[in-house]
Amino acid sequence: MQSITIRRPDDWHVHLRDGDMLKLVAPYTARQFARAIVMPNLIPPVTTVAQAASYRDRIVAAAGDSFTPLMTCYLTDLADPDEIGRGHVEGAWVAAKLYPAGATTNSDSGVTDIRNIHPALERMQAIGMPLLVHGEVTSPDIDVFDREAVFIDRVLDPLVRDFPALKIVFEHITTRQAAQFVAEASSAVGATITPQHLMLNRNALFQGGLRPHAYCLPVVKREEHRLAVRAAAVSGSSKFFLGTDSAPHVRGAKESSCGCAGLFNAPYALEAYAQVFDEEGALDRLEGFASLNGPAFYGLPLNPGTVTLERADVDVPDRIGEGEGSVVPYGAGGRFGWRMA
Ligand SMILES: NC(=O)N[C@@H](CC(=O)O)C(=O)O
Ligand SMILES: [Zn+2]
Ligand SMILES: [Zn+2]
Repeated sequence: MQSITIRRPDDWHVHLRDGDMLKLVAPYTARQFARAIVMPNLIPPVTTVAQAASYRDRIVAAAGDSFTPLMTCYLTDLADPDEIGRGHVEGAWVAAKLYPAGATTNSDSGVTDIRNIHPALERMQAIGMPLLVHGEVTSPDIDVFDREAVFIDRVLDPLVRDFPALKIVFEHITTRQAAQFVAEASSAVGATITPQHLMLNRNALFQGGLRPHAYCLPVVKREEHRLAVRAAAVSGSSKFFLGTDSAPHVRGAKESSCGCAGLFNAPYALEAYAQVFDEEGALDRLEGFASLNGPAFYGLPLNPGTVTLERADVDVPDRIGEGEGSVVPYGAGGRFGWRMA
């Protein structure tokens, strides 16, 4: 197959940031995707209807009005069921995000104990509002490579039993255990999968030296986990859908003695996914993963229009943006075997 045309896709997990970074990165997401679920981990986090509405306006100004941001609410220990429900009814946001406190970038205001958000979860379950989950425990005694698997046992499995009708997206899954948990769960549970977790194993962190541009959270895992996540993505199961987790940080913040977690993969995300599905002989399943499964899970209409990807090399630049504000894209200096036409 030399080219493939699919219904216009969406990105079900992206960080668009704010200010100059938003202006730099939003056009890349808007070029590839019709809609995106926008993560709320700004400083301060997006916790109110008013904050979500003004952030949405800044995104539309940066991305253009052919792109639809789908906003989310950041859950804290003080999450107010009335505000969350009101925002959903009024269309200010489509989902709420659980960051365990301390688990990842800008999660300091996150949830310290899942019981603190039970009232919010009751409300969300009642109104059909999805819960999006960064699924890692934070206890220092748990090995960083085990944090996702332990989260399933300690938090997610009990959560699914306590709230059987709550729609839950297990974000950016990275392990065999996560892929299996989602595959076996009810239809209320889905998962997003990033390009990097389909392409990299943990060797990438240490390839000839320390590689900050392969560092994201959850951290990339052993090869057996990459293969399990890949199998889930191309399985044809409607529980798995595209979520880039594009998470830009300026180059200086990545190439540092304490580098930030997150990869900026928005510029060539579709190219990366197409390459993976091609390698797996599953290009015929790319459309489901990229364009059909997400809308079905969220209960949103499919996008009009199509995008075409062609088999052709595309070289990834070393940097995007200028000077201090520049960002190193995922795949920098390398190439992908597919190109958006
Ligand atoms: N994925 C990351 O490594 N980083 C994300 C946060 C997140 O999605 O966990 C970020 O906001 O930088
Ligand atoms: Zn996360
Ligand atoms: Zn993320």
